[in-house]
Amino acid sequence: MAVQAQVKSLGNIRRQFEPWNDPAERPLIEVAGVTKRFGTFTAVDDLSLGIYRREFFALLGPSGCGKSTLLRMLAGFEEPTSGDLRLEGQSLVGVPPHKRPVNMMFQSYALFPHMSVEKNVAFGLKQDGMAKSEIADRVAEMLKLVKLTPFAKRKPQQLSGGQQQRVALARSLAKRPKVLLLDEPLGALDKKLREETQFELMDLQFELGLTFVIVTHDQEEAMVMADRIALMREGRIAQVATPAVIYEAPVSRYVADFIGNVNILDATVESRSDGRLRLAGPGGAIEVETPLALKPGAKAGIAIRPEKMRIGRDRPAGAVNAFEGEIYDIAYLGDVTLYVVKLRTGELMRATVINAARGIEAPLTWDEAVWLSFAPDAGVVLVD
Ligand SMILES: Nc1ncnc2c1ncn2[C@@H]1O[C@H](COP(=O)(O)OP(=O)(O)OP(=O)(O)O)[C@@H](O)[C@H]1O
Repeated sequence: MAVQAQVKSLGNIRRQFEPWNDPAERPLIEVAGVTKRFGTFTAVDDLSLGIYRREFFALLGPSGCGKSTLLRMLAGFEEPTSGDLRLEGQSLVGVPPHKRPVNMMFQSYALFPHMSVEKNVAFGLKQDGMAKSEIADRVAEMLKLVKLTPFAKRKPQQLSGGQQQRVALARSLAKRPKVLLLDEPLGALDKKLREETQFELMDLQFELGLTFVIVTHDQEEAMVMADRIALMREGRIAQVATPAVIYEAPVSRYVADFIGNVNILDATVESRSDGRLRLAGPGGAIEVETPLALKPGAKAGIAIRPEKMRIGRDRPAGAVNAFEGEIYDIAYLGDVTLYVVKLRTGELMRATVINAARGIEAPLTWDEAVWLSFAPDAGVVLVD
């Protein structure tokens, strides 16, 4: 199936999926006040979180923020220092990894090099003492699922990186875990294969009706695949929300800055009326729509995504948020062009323009005087 058709079909069904907004739903996985210390270092800090059945959940954050430690505690490779982890209401604390209805897939895949694809997939089932005929059926089913049936007799090194990744996936799914934990599962694949595999993973997760928890430091990957993202910072959660909410309504500078590109203007509140805040910013007055009721004199950051910033040679008629500057840098990226504009006051701001037409007449060029502007509903007020 074409990738676009897949996305469309997923999107249509996915649109209704938001159990976290349903008070009658109970999370499948509950992380309740979990802390993990290594000596005096706190890797996970009093963290609470619910993950729902059939959810594709991403743990995202910079290196060292504790996301792998949290995943390893779900798998049973680490135990919490305090707090509880529950699956379907039952505590997992003290339950050894192989007795948990969860399975973990690692970045390195950890395939056995001397075993064929089918033996690799059968390995865990054999260890569990499953009957031979049943193993054969299950392995065949799994290889079909990941489209590797013709490769059953090959050794891992006779496969491409993407195929090896699918063997690892088939092996992790063979025991039919309720939850699959994936630690940077696509880390070893090149960009193009990664993108393809992202859609395959999403399809598979959806078809099987499984719950996936994925660890990644790649925000784009999390945005593409996850129903919800937990962005972590120093062992805590900075925000848990859908990709769209994380992107469009970040709760702090940290979140706004981590996901995508962002301009942040430091401003001081002057007044509030009609759902709008009026602030004094570096390049002049700023007006933004916000439910936040901040007092005059309060400091706030106004975040504006580069694609919501308009750029042009003339001051836009009627624009409330307009700033004069000159073009400081230009990055032509093919699909979009990124302009870095230096405001009169010295701040560097970014604006992206989609290259919808081939070739641009009289493109903006270096050192040219320009106006940047944005609509009052394009700015997000950040107090943290
Ligand atoms: N066994 C351990 N002993 C001591 N410190 C540890 C141990 N495991 C993890 N840590 C520390 O805990 C912190 C969180 O580690 P963790 O692996 O969870 O981070 P991460 O967010 O997954 O990062 P990365 O993306 O680099 O894997 C790190 O500072 C790490 O050094």
